[in-house]
Amino acid sequence: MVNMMILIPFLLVGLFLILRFLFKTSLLLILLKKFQCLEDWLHVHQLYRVPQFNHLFQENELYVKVSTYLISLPSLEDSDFTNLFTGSKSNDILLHLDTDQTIRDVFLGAIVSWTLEKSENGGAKVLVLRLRKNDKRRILRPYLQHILSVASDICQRKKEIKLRMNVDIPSSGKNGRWRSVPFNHPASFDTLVMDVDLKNKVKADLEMFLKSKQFYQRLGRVWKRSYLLYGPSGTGKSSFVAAMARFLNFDVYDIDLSKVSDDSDLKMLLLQSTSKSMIVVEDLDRFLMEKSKNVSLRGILNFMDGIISCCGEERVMVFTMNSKDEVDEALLRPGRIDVHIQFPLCDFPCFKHLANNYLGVKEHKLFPQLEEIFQGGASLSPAEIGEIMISNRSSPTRALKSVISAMQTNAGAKSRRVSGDGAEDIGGGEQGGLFSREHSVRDFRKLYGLLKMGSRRKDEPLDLGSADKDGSN
Ligand SMILES: Nc1ncnc2c1ncn2[C@@H]1O[C@H](COP(=O)(O)OP(=O)(O)OP(=O)(O)O)[C@@H](O)[C@H]1O
Ligand SMILES: [Mg+2]
Repeated sequence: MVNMMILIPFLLVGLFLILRFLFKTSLLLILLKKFQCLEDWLHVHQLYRVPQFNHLFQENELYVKVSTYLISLPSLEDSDFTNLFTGSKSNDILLHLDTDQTIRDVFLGAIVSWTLEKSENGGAKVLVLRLRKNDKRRILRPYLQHILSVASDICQRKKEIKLRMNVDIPSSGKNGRWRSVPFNHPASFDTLVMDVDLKNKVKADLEMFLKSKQFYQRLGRVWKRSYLLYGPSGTGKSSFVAAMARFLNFDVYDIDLSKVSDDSDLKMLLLQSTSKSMIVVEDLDRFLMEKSKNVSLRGILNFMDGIISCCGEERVMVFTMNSKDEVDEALLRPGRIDVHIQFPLCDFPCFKHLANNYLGVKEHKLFPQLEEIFQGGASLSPAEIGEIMISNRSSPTRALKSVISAMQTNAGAKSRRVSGDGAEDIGGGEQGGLFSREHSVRDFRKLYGLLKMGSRRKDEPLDLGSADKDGSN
């Protein structure tokens, strides 16, 4: 008994020292590996080769996707050695499999391994999948599907957005009609000054669209969503397009209708665009007002319906206009335009937001005066106010005074126009009538109040702030 009492502490200390030794020296890891090898040896395996190139020396898409998937596996970080590369951004570090390196993966409880090998005929590589024969029927197909979906998620997240612009037929040559450049527009939903609620509703609408493939398929509809952004110049429509593209991570196809030769050319352009893209037509109202144009209204309507969409879905179409008053009703009907978003001139809350962003000023003694002027009906666009603030950003007081004088000048000019012919003049332009201060305040209220997605009829367009034609709403 006494012997046992002495022996037990010795045994415990001994066990502790052995375990500590195993951990410190990685002997435990070596033993585990030996055990895994033994276990592997007891099973029959099947091998699948994924070569880098096909017999025509075209890159094998599956090879690219599997490589992308393997790079994302935590077991790559844990392997004994691996290659490190910088990524497309300077502070990115990427891990890559080395030749003859093997990494393990677990899927639905089955252990599989991948080895990168050199193919027999030279430099090309082959990825070899090894799995137990017992697991083959159960996991092979779902595992490959899983790899494809993870890889496409990763690609989508990492993708650099491209801006594609159509060139006219004589200069298109054999490179097709689209020229692309990296899309680096800095605008995002965070930098845009507009109602937070409205922004969130647009984001939710876009997110819902992305998840609705089955829904559109079941209804037999083309999987697309069309937005109309309308409002005076300088209210942020183009910036909003950029924010949407960044949010969706979609390429932007910016169609210049003046470079389209006829209706069928417009169809061709749509056919040559890819899925997961945004098709943008800016200033559509101005184009439609032009007397001689190559594309007919019917051509534009068909294009908006996406009836010729053969080779890609999941498209967001965006049209911008200064005003939708003169535009043919058929163009705006539900289904052609799903969501209408109005961009009003700057009111006092918008001005305060800009002052905070551009000048870092939250409160100022000139604010009460500015509020009064805003309520009096003078109005400038966010672009105009932003410009004044940028050029006077070294002195916030001077910037605010400049805004006051610009607004007073603007209001004076407007009242002179009104008294000139007895009616409010919208002729100067794009910023008249509908977008007068009075309307814009009312429209703004509707903008934030009207959006009741759930309660609207299925085929009604979503109107984020349009004034009803009879003004009754
Ligand atoms: N709501 C806004 N919030 C922040 N900045 C804005 C906003 N609206 C306009 N701006 C600024 O004004 C400039 C012009 O905006 P933008 O080009 O998006 O206007 P637009 O409505 O497309 O005008 P146009 O009808 O003339 O094409 C941009 O530099 C943008 O940063
Ligand atoms: Mg614009």
